[in-house]
Amino acid sequence: MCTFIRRMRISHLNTARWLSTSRTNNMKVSVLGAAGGIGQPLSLLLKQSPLISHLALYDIVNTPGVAADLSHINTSTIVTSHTESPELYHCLKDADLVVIPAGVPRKPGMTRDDLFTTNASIVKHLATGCAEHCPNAFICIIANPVNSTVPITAEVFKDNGVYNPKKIFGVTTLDIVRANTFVAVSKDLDVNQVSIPVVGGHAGVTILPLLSQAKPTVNFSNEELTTLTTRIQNAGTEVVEAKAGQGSATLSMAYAGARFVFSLLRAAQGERGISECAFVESTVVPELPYFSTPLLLGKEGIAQNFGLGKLSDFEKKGLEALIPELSKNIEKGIRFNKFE
Ligand SMILES: NC(=O)C1=CN([C@@H]2O[C@H](COP(=O)(O)OP(=O)(O)OC[C@H]3O[C@@H](n4cnc5c(N)ncnc54)[C@H](O)[C@@H]3O)[C@@H](O)[C@H]2O)C=CC1
Ligand SMILES: O=C([O-])CC(=O)C(=O)O
Repeated sequence: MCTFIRRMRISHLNTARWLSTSRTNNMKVSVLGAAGGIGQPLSLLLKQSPLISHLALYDIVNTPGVAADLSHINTSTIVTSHTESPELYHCLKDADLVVIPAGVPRKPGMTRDDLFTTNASIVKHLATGCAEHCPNAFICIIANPVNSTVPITAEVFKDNGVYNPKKIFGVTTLDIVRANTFVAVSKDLDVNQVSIPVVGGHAGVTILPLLSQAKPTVNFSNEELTTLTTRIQNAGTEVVEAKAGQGSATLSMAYAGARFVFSLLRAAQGERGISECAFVESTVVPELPYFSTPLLLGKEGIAQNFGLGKLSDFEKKGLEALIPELSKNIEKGIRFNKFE
């Protein structure tokens, strides 16, 4: 029995039935790092989804309060709270999808790679819990540096003999959300109609927006291409500096994370034609074993990798430029798991 139900004495008449019925149209989603800057608003958005029957929240601090608060919202999603490592099992058992925003955020002057020292161990610990307790769940990694934490997670799953590359995703949706916004604003377009693929990784120059593939078709001058690409690549830093030491993007990330989770859940429940970019195991760029590209999502995760499509000369240069950095980040994640 999870501590939230035990300690808070909150009873839901139908809890047992909700938690034990067949999982079709009845998904359990676990949020690890649920009490953090991203975890709280992300959980709020997830609590509103009819796709989710059970929202299991795990953090090392403050989880009971966040769960009690969310549980008062009159939607049918049951919220449970789990703190401390032994309770990770209850949080993860029978999960269909796990989303991981646990880990420290940047302060001004730091790169995402500077977070590796702290976040690599946190992600390794949580990924180990997922591999042991819910090896078939979709795993969505938000914790930075995504370019390294995704390889760490994949290696943990391999070590446990449960690796399925179609189900492990680095969440890069915020890059797409930003690209759509910045292009719509600069070209005076309806943002709801704009769709820009963003490929590569999730840090600085490894973020490569494919503005030549913008929908609707948009013409950009060379100056606009450079300005927009640089802004999309540095948008995380823009927020870190604006927050001046109080963390990095949380609200826009919660929005982007919820969008990605809903896309995966809808595809898992059989809806067709759902596509998102994500950082996954890949053969698209031979030098890079992980890479983000647009993916068709299906019941079992990645149904098809759409690859890069036709690149402009500007984007070809961007791709060449990102390979050494992204390769280093990926290698660091793989090595961490082998030697730490
Ligand atoms: N993928 C992306 O596009 C983005 C990623 N991020 C990353 O997301 C991560 C979280 O950011 P914030 O929520 O702003 O940070 P935060 O510090 O506000 O929240 C992190 C939460 O993780 C929890 N935590 C730490 N160790 C844990 C463990 N072992 N098990 C469970 N929970 C643990 C903390 O208690 C805290 O509540 C950072 O690494 C940040 O860089 C942030 C924005 C965008
Ligand atoms: O910039 C950061 O550290 C957080 C992040 O990944 C983003 O906002 O894209």
